[in-house]
Amino acid sequence: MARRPLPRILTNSAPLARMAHSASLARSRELARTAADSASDVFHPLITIGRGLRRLGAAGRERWAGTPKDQRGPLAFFVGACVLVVWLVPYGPLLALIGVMGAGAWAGRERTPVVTGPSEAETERLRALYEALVPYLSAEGDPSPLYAHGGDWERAFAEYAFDDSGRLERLQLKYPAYFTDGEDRSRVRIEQVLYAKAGRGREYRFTWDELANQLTLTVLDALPTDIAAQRFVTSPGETVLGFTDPDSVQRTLPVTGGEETRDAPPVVWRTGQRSTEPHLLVLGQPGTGATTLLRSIALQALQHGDVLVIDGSGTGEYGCLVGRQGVLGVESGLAGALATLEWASHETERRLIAGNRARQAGGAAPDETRRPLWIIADRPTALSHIAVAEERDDPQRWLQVPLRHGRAAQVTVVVADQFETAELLSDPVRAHTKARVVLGPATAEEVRAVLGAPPHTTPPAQVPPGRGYARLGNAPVLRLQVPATPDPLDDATGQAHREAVTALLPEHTMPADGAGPGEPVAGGKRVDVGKAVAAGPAARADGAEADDGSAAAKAPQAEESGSVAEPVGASARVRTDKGGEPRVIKGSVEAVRAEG
Ligand SMILES: Nc1ncnc2c1ncn2[C@@H]1O[C@H](COP(=O)(O)OP(=O)(O)OP(=O)(O)O)[C@@H](O)[C@H]1O
Repeated sequence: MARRPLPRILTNSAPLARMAHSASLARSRELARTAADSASDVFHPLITIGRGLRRLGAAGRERWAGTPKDQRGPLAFFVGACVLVVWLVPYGPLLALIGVMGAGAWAGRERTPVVTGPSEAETERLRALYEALVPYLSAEGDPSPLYAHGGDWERAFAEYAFDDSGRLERLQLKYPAYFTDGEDRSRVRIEQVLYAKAGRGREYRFTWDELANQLTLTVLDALPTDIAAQRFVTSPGETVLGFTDPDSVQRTLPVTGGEETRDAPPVVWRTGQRSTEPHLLVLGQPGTGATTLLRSIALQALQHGDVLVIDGSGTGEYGCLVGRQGVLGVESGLAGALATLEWASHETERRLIAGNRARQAGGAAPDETRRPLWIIADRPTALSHIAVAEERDDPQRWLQVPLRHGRAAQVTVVVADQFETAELLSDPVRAHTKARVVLGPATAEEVRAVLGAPPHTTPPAQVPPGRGYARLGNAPVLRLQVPATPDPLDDATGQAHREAVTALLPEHTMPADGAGPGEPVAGGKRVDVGKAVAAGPAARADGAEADDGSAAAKAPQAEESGSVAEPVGASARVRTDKGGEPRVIKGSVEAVRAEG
C-alpha cells in the first residue's frame, strides 16, 4: 500500500521544524509513519466496507431520485415489506447484516481505473493522419464533410490501436461514399499517405470494404525465415510454395523452424488433372531465390513423380539432383535441353493417347501415364538466346505441348526467369502458367504485371531471399516466404541446411559424377540411362559425352511393352527387346502406334 503523507502538524509546525534535523525527530517520524501504515492495514477491511456502503447509499439515493413520483409509494412499500420479512424470519436481521456487509465490501473494493482513449501523443498522431487525408477524401460542395481541416477526426476513425511503443497498429477509417474506391490509383494514393504517416519500415495490409465505405490498416508481422526444407505433410498433387500470413489461408502445416515444431500457414499449389492452375511461372530479380524455390519444388515432386530439370543459367545449382532416383535429367546445354524437352513433349502426347485409348476401351489410364512428370525450367530464356545465336530451335517451343495438355497427362511445367528477360518468354509459357510467384523487391506495378493484381500489402523494408508474392489463378495475392532450400553442394551452405536438403534427396541410382550406368524410374518403370545422351542427335546416337556444357545430360528412356523410347533430335528411337535393330520413327505418336 502507498505510504500516506504525515499529518501537517508533524511537518509544518515551527518548533518541530526547528528540530527537523535531529535524529530523534527522524525516528519519531518513521515510527508515526509505520503506525499509520499498520493502522490502515488493520482497518483496511472496515475502510473498504465503509466505502462500499457509501457507494451503495449514493446509488440508492440516485435510484430514488430517478424513480418517478407516482412509483415511489409502491417502491417504499416493497422495501418496507422486505425489511419486515427479514425481521420476522429466524436470524433474519443477522443474515441481512452479513449480506449488507458483503455487498459493501464488494462495492467498496478498489478498482484500477481503466485508461480509455488515446494518450496525448497518440491523439496528435491521429489528428496528423486525419489532416493528411483531408485533400484526398474531401470534395468541394460537401455540406457535411467527413474530412475537413480542423475537423473531428473521431468521426472518421472508427477504431484504432497503438502498440506499447506508441506506434499505430490498427486503424479503421470511414471515407465518404463519393471517394472513388473502385479505382486503383485513388486507393494507392490513400495507401501511400497512410504508409508514410503510420511509420515506414513496417509492412501494412489495407483492406477495403467498399460496401461499408471503410478502410482497415493492419500492421503485419514479418514472415518467418527460419523454416528450412523438410517433408511437409501434404497429399499427392500438393506442393508447398512457401509460407504466408495466418489469416490469408485456412490451413496450417506442422513445421520445424529453429528448435521447435509449430503450425505454419502454407501456400499450397495443387497440380494434376483437377488443378485450375497446373503450371507455374516464377519471376524475380537475380539472386532473390528463384532457383531455391525450384529446388524446393523438385524435392517435393520427387516424392511421387519424375523430374526433368533444364538449368538455363548453367551454374550447376541442381547438381545435387543428378543421378537420383526419379530425376530423368539435368540439362544445362542447349542441345541437351532441346532433346530432353522434345522427349517431354512427345511423352505428353504419348500419355494423352494412352489415356484416351484406355478410356475408349472402358478402362482406367495405365499407371505409368499417371505418374506425375515435372519439367522444371530455370531461366529457359538464356537458352533461347543461345538458340537464336546458333540458329537453332528455341527450347521453349517444346514446352508448348506439355503446357497445353500437361494437365490431363499429369505433366507439370515450372518456369523461372528474371524480370529483365521476361519478354523472351514464349506466348504459351505466359498463357498457360496460371500459378505465379514474384520474388524479391518489386514495385506494385511489377507485381501487378506478373500476378494480374497488385499486393494489398506494403513492401518490406528489408527483403530477405525467398520473400515475395504468390497468386494461384484468380485467388488473392499472398505474401510468400520460400523455405530455405540451398544447394547442398555449395560450400557456403551451412551444415544444418545441407543435412536438411540431403535428407530429402532420393536414393542415388548412379555415381554422383554420372560416370556409371544408372536406373532412374520413368513412368513408374525402371529405365536404362547408361547410354548418355548429351550434345546432339549425332553424339546422342553414339552415346558420346556432352560437348556443350551439359551438367548431366541423361535423356530419359521410357520402357514400356518391352520397348524403350529415347529422344533423338526430332524423332523417337524405339528399341525392341527382341534384339532387333532400332527403328527410327517420327514422333512419339508413331512410337506409341508402333508399340501398339
Ligand atoms: N528461401 C530462402 N531462404 C534462405 N536463403 C535463400 C532463400 N532463397 C534463396 N536464398 C539464398 O539466396 C541466394 C540466392 O538464391 P538463388 O540462387 O536461389 O537465387 P536466384 O534468384 O536463382 O539467383 P540467380 O539469379 O543467381 O540464379 C543463395 O545464397 C540462397 O541460399
